[in-house]
Amino acid sequence: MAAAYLRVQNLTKSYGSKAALRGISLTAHSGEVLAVLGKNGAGKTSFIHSVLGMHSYQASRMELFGQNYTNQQRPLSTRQRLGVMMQVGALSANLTVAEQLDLFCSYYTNGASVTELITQFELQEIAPQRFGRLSGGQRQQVLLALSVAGHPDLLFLDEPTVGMDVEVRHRLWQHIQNYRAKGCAIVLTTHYIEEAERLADRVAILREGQLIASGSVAEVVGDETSLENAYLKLMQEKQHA
Ligand SMILES: Nc1ncnc2c1ncn2[C@@H]1O[C@H](COP(=O)(O)OP(=O)(O)OP(=O)(O)O)[C@@H](O)[C@H]1O
Repeated sequence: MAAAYLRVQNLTKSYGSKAALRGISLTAHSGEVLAVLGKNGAGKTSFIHSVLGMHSYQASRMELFGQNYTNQQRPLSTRQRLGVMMQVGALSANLTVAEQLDLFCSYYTNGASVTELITQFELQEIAPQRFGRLSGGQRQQVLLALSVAGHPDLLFLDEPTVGMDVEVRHRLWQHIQNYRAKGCAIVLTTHYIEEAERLADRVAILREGQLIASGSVAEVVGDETSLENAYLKLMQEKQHA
């Protein structure tokens, strides 16, 4: 069995009186893609932010690379092994793509070089351009390249293919598969269920902060013909429950 890089038990998160996560337990192993699915507001981003220690939360276990964390602190040695695809607004619009890459590569002791990322993600043409001048899809590509600047062992991709054209999306899928093959554990959130079916080894479905299904793709699909049908059925069942 591959090593569990992420083990979360009974995770609860509230924003004031609003409960965003209610007792979530999930595990992600080396060499697998875990897709976290759910409607807008289901709690996917809150899950990722809790794991990263970006806000307060309660959990009976929050284990990263075998180490349990009882507060929001994540030491540098752990952060060096994490990759996160950030939201567009988090980057300076004035830096060029090459400058952004250079900045990110400098954060990591065993990370990638700028040249490596430019070649791997085919960013040659846009490398001299300012980030703020890029199209939505180009920005997503740069954000993906930045997320792997540290050669992460655990990678969080929060809706990575939003705004990407079909060719770029296919290339991103290939990158995800390559990272998985290298032993990286990938936590992917997406609203494209067919994307999850194509990429994921395991699936977790959230609804109003609760885990309503989890398991291998085959287990969650069950007797349905696709993950999308299984997802829709689960959502309907829970609506009428
Ligand atoms: N900073 C915040 N303050 C108050 N409520 C918040 C905050 N962030 C999220 N929420 C609420 O928590 C719930 C879960 O939000 P979250 O962003 O985790 O959902 P999501 O599944 O990532 O949604 P989406 O698919 O739209 O990105 C929602 O009801 C949301 O309104």
